[in-house]
Amino acid sequence: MTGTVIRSTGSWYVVRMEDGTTIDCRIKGKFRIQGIRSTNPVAVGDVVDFDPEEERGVITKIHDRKNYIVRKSVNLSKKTHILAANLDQAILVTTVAQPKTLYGFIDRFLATCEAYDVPAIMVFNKMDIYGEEELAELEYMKAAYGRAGYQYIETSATEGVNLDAFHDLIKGKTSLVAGHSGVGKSTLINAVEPDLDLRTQRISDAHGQGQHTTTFAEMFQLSEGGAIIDTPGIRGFGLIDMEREEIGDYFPEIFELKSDCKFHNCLHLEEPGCAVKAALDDNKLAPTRYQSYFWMVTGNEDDNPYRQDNYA
Ligand SMILES: Nc1nc2c(ncn2[C@@H]2O[C@H](COP(=O)(O)OP(=O)(O)OP(=O)(O)O)[C@@H](O)[C@H]2O)c(=O)[nH]1
Ligand SMILES: [Zn+2]
Repeated sequence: MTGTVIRSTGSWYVVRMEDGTTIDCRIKGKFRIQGIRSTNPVAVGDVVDFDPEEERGVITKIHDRKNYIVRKSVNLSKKTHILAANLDQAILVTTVAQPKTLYGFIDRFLATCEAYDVPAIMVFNKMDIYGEEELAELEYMKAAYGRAGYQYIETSATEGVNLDAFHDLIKGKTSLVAGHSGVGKSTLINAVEPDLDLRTQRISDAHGQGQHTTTFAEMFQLSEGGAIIDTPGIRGFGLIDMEREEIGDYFPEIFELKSDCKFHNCLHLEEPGCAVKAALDDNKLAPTRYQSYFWMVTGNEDDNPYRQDNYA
């Protein structure tokens, strides 16, 4: 039998079948998939074959993944943790205030999506509380991410602003919904899918252990088709290890400029004839985007000569 993994507690996987019923499954033996060193062999979103055994099942096969997204494992091993598989898109919910989402987090997240071929869309939530300063920063962000080619919407989950646009975004697709705690992910989703009641569902646990570990993602079906994958532990979204040379490829607007650099292997740091630095000087590249790039390449947060809060 075949189904989709909608939840995992580490040793158990809840598998949803076509007809909507679910079955608890475990895995037998070891799975080695596509050479990934991950702490979890099976992820939410995986399509699996299983043999039913009484009330429960044993996963025997994981179907090829269309894509998947990872984060660094929380423990210190070099392994990665697969957050979710078979995604149509990742929706990154951010806020300019209460709490302010930091550029470093946004840009690392987006770069990871690029690296794993998951289209990313941004939601700027809590529109209703922005004052003059926050609105100016929002304009800066829209320009910065628009230039990088990202689609975005502005919402207020509590005031009902642009919720139709948010609904249209998630309808019929499988979306990872990410963002720091408190940005309004649950409020947004509950506003367009009231029956889902994310919080209530999250607390119920098939095995009666109360609230299960929050580092695992969970998939919820949408009433009009599609599903969202909620990732409570996304706070710890660590950058996966990328080669210095490839990081620029995961910033679309930097990648676009690369062919104009004097050196084909330009890292856009101190090299002469760098088109990326020139674009930065000409105000054609958002300073915070370069700052995040610089930080990811050098590992150095402090020495960036372009560190500035310039939202003009
Ligand atoms: N003013 C304002 N408050 C909002 C908005 N959206 C959500 N909130 C509030 O922000 C707080 C956090 O919202 P949640 O939906 O729980 O945030 P979350 O992203 O799901 O947080 P976690 O579940 O911890 O990951 C709640 O008090 C919401 O009422 C909004 O658009 N405007
Ligand atoms: Zn360059």
